[in-house]
Amino acid sequence: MDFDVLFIGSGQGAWNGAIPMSEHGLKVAVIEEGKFGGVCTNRGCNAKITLDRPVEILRQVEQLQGRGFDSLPQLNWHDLMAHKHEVIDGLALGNEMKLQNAGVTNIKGHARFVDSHTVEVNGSRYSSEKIVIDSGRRPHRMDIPGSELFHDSTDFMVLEELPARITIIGGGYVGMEFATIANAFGSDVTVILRGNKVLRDFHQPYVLKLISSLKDRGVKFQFEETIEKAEQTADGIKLSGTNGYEQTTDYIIDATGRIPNVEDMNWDGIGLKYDAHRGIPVNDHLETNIEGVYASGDILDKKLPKITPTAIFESQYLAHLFTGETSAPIDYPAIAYTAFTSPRIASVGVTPEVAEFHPDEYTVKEFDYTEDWFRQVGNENLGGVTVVYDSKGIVVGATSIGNDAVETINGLTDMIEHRVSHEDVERLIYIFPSVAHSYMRKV
Ligand SMILES: Cc1cc2nc3c(=O)[nH]c(=O)nc-3n(C[C@H](O)[C@H](O)[C@H](O)COP(=O)(O)OP(=O)(O)OC[C@H]3O[C@@H](n4cnc5c(N)ncnc54)[C@H](O)[C@@H]3O)c2cc1C
Ligand SMILES: NC(=O)c1ccc[n+]([C@@H]2O[C@H](COP(=O)([O-])OP(=O)(O)OC[C@H]3O[C@@H](n4cnc5c(N)ncnc54)[C@H](O)[C@@H]3O)[C@@H](O)[C@H]2O)c1
Repeated sequence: MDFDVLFIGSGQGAWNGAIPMSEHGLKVAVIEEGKFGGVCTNRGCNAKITLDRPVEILRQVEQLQGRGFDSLPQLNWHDLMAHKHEVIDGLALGNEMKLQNAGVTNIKGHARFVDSHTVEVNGSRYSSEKIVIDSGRRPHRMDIPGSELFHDSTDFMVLEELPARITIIGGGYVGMEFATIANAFGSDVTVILRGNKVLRDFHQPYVLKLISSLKDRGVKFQFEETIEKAEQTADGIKLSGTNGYEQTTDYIIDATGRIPNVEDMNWDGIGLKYDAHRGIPVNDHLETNIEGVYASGDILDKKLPKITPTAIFESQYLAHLFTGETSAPIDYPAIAYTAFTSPRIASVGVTPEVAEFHPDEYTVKEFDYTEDWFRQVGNENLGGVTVVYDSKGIVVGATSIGNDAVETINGLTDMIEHRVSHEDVERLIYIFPSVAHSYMRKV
């Protein structure tokens, strides 16, 4: 065999495992047909958070108008885009070098299975004891007349000029994060939703606050509307929907979800079980129905948040498994997740919605931040945390909205994972004043 472990794809579900495997002495290869580092590094999390940074700061400056600030800074999309290129464009090469320096063999091109231990790339064959599929997902494109006029998250994050009118179809992570950014930079933003729920994985009372805040800033929401066609007109792109709905816009982001990359890898030929919409099912060791073929990251058919930390955890688990450090099934901890909107909404563990269905098992307490003196320092007018306790009074879930929601939930994730009791909290001496000190006093 040429390798001990061969990864198809170089995203977060691969390189975080490939490097420790190689450092441990395994012969490892990574095959990538696009940019090394995959979606998150090149056209997902990192690029998005760079574009959001001025928005996050602007909102905080806004909250202090007349309280130390007398005016708002001007946002400049063009300069920000240049900064984004500066921060992001070198990361792919950096990832490639990181792998290479750790002794991993990088292979460029599209991988296709020949059999369960062999793949072909650009006419060359490579054999491996184990193969890990980390092929990820890509944006879904609506199948309606005119959808070739639509764009996706990748297109938006390289726009040199921001269109005056932007319409976003879909109210998930991408829809809400991009609505936040485009609105702050002055675009006239409309979000069109098939149903009436936005960010369905999140605590809906907080989501309603977010919608209301976005509406106050001029974002329009069109609920329960199914778009049926798009056509180019002299005035822009005309969208038509059910019930006679019509809207003309300059730029459309199809944010209707992400679909697994399953094509042209000869999975049928080797008998791999997969679903074109849901991805690859695996057992509790991340092994597919074919012995020696594993999968990790977004391509998995699992009901877990499809985010970078999940993919990292899985690839690290595979490193422990393949180096013999463990033979145990994968044991996921509580996974924290967030929408990088303004305000942020973040969540971890048992949700208030689940807790309310099981009142005998859980207690839910809601804390409003606006009365907290520390939040008043920044004149934050919207913010809170809702905490779920088990029957022993231990925190098992939390969800937060506000400027500091991400750090609040990160801190509470530690508490949840380590089942920190109320008595233990007394022994945690945090810096004062600080976000951590503030929420710890509450829970
Ligand atoms: C706009 C956007 C914003 C996001 N923001 C966040 C965020 O803020 N926080 C967060 O945690 N997550 C975020 N995510 C999700 C995150 O990007 C993904 O969960 C993560 O990238 C999954 O990593 P992966 O390794 O599973 O797959 P990917 O990153 O998709 O990597 C798969 C790689 O496999 C390659 N590949 C596929 N097939 C083949 C083949 N046959 N041969 C060779 N190579 C192949 C692809 O080119 C790709 O590089 C965001 C996603 C998007 C789209
Ligand atoms: N902050 C983060 O961690 C972050 C940010 C961006 C993306 N992501 C990841 O990327 C994934 C994809 O994000 P997304 O926002 O594209 O997907 P999503 O699944 O979060 O949201 C898709 C939205 O599109 C709607 N929709 C689906 N089909 C439709 C149709 N035919 N017509 C109209 N609306 C339709 C859904 O109802 C939903 O509102 C997320 O699930 C997440 O895993 C994470």
